[in-house]
Amino acid sequence: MSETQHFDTIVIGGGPGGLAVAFGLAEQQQVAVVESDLWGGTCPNRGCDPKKMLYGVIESRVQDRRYAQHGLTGAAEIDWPALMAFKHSYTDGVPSGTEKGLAGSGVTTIHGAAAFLDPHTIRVGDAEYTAEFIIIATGAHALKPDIPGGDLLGTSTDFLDLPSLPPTMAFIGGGYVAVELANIAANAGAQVHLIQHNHRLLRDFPETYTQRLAKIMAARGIIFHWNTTVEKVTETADGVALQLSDGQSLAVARAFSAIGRPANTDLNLAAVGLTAVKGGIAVNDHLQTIQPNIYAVGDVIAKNQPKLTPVASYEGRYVVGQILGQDTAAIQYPVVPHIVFASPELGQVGVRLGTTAQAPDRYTVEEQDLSGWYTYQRIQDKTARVTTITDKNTHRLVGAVVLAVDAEELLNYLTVLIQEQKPASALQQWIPVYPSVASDLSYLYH
Ligand SMILES: Cc1cc2nc3c(=O)[nH]c(=O)nc-3n(C[C@H](O)[C@H](O)[C@H](O)COP(=O)(O)OP(=O)(O)OC[C@H]3O[C@@H](n4cnc5c(N)ncnc54)[C@H](O)[C@@H]3O)c2cc1C
Ligand SMILES: NC(=O)c1ccc[n+]([C@@H]2O[C@H](COP(=O)([O-])OP(=O)(O)OC[C@H]3O[C@@H](n4cnc5c(N)ncnc54)[C@H](O)[C@@H]3O)[C@@H](O)[C@H]2O)c1
Repeated sequence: MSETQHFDTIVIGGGPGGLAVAFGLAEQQQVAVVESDLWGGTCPNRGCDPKKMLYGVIESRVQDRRYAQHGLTGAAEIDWPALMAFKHSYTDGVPSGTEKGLAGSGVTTIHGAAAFLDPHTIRVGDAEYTAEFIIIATGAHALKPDIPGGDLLGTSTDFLDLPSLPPTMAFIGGGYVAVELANIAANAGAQVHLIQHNHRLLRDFPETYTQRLAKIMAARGIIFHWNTTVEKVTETADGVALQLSDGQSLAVARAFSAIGRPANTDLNLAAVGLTAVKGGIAVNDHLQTIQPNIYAVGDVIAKNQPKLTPVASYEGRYVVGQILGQDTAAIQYPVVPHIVFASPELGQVGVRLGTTAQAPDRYTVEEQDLSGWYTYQRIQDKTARVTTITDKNTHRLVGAVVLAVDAEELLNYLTVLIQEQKPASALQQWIPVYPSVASDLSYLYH
């Protein structure tokens, strides 16, 4: 066994959370990052970024249809292998670029799966490493249902790497992954089934909005199987057959599991007295585990915040402040917007509609049809809507739900207004580019 190497901080996991810690500490400390798979983690290799590269091209096709009869003729077609090559033009450089960036900042990179030996020591393969601080940033992984033939199902990683477009596909689950990938597949030209074990799509979002989104997706040809479970998967000559709880057998070329992402906690946690709880590793409000020198950030934490890239990075930056002693306060999260990219997009931020129903004296809830706003008329988004939630006492915007093409833009502006605790009148002190989504904002407060 080689000599044990010592660092100030070791980060386990080279995704957005771990990288935020490593880059944040690199100037002041001797830092190492251990990565067992692809440097950069889920988001840029097999999550947000490749997904949105596919989505962008798919959305252009959907936008073409919105412009049909308004000056655009001819139907755009998806060339799936070329779309995959486009995705690879981005993703292929991520692992090496990330590792080079770390090395360039003086961070030691270690390849392999880390496991704890004691609160200050980890093992990677045959080597042992010690550190003052150890950060768990190991993220989460796709889950397949524990049913006969469950292994025949693919995951989001397989979908985002499909060399050709299967003619028929099924997605099991009704969360972010199932909705986003089903939308890409259907608008690329496949026949798509979405199988959900209850009647609820996207449980984080208000049902009035998820029902609208389901209607739009159904109109594009996605076949929803509500209150249905998959009991068995068998191989067929052309793909797989799914035995459904309603007695039907559904034959498709490919089927994908999208039933959630459990935390990666296979780290010999027992060696440091930690156990994984539902949702991941428990931390206090300083992101410390029960071992004060071991922190956890990102998707691996059991938390109430959404498991998203900017949240993981925020937590990583927070831990840097903790370790350097620059910040001793408990973590305070800003408002976190979240969005589903589903042609159109459904997003929300701040106070939830469910909360307003419980405190009607406190909030003004206003739903507006946006199809008459200049931007949505121009892009022919006939289903665009927003609900704003305003505090009755302060007149400040505190929450919003948006269903629209490019809802991310509107949602980001609303997030800034909420975070900065601005009253609506603040918009009058601002000169935006015209015409744009920002200039349309004045319609919100007519
Ligand atoms: C299909 C898909 C689409 C998504 N789209 C979005 C989106 O649009 N917007 C958004 O904000 N979020 C999105 N997400 C979520 C986002 O990818 C995650 O929230 C984010 O990557 C979490 O960062 P992390 O650093 O906590 O974990 P990860 O990015 O998962 O990184 C953890 C790293 O740790 C490594 N690791 C695990 N165990 C060990 C070990 N024992 N030793 C060493 N290394 C280990 C893993 O290999 C991995 O590289 C998406 C996720 C998926 C799957
Ligand atoms: N746009 C984005 O920001 C984005 C996109 C993709 C993923 N993500 C992140 O990835 C996480 C995981 O996404 P996801 O869609 O896999 O999980 P999810 O938790 O969002 O949804 C899981 C879905 O599977 C269903 N389900 C659970 N167990 C089941 C079972 N045994 N059989 C059938 N259905 C079952 C649930 O009812 C739910 O609809 C998200 O929570 C989010 O943090 C974010």
